[in-house]
Amino acid sequence: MTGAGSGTAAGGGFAARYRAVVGERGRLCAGIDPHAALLEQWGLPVTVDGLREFAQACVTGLGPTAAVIKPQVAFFEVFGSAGLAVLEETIAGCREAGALVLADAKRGDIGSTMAAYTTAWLDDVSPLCSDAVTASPYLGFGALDPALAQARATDRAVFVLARTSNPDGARLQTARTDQGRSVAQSIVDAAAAANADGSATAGVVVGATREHGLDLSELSGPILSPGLGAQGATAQDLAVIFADTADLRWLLPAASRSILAAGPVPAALAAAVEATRDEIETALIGPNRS
Ligand SMILES: O=C(O)c1cc(=O)[nH]c(=O)n1[C@@H]1O[C@H](COP(=O)(O)O)[C@@H](O)[C@H]1O
Repeated sequence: MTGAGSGTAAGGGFAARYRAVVGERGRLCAGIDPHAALLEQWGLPVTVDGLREFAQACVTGLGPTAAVIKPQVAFFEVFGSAGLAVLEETIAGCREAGALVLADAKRGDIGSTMAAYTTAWLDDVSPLCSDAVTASPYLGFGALDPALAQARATDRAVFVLARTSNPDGARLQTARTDQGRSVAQSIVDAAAAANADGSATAGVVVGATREHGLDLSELSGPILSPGLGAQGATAQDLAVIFADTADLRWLLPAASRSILAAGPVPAALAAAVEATRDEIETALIGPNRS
């Protein structure tokens, strides 16, 4: 096990692990979202056996190719405990193949419960242990402290929702706080403060589907940007939305359905990752400050 995702973290913060794998594989997070429609499109039954076959093809095709892999846990949870067992195998397989695994669980709760979520997703004792997890700050950024502390101690990361890709998020996320900043900007600023030690422990999620109105320049952590492909955003949109507002070295565009549509042959999934990544790099290379 020598990949970025393998084994227990060994110092240098998430920043070092992230830079290593993105430097090698390029800026792309490939999502594993086994929608029923995709299982059918791949000629698989919508059962846990179908889910397992789908996930195995993803591990083989995406695991050695994508820098970051983001299994959306909801699609595994619909199959109950058998689905979670497939998720465990998927996480382990992708990490063994050298990818960083970002579990898309969108957790967030009061401290004591958050501590249990933290153990589930960010602790080696758990069979679901990943390299990072998505989190919702709706109970307050401070409520995420247990996850951030564990991530910092083990060179992992927590990706906090700031400005999501769906239209419904705007009203809440662009509302002004008592300090005059938008709610989304206050999340970004809290994440930047958590990253002051250079660890890149706190990532943020900012959708690629529209202008975000954020200043991400001081974040010093990864910016997961979902919305490419199936939700309508393009690689060119990324350049427009992020070129003047973020350090593009931290930009991590994400796509699920548009990559998975290339399956079920693992080599075709790998080719879809490479094509999407090349498109992103071409679009970002002009304004890239790296
Ligand atoms: O946290 C996320 O990953 C996320 C945040 C967001 O703002 N929008 C968003 O679409 N996502 C996730 O990103 C994935 C998008 O999938 P596609 O639309 O198929 O590329 C889904 O798993 C969503 O749950």
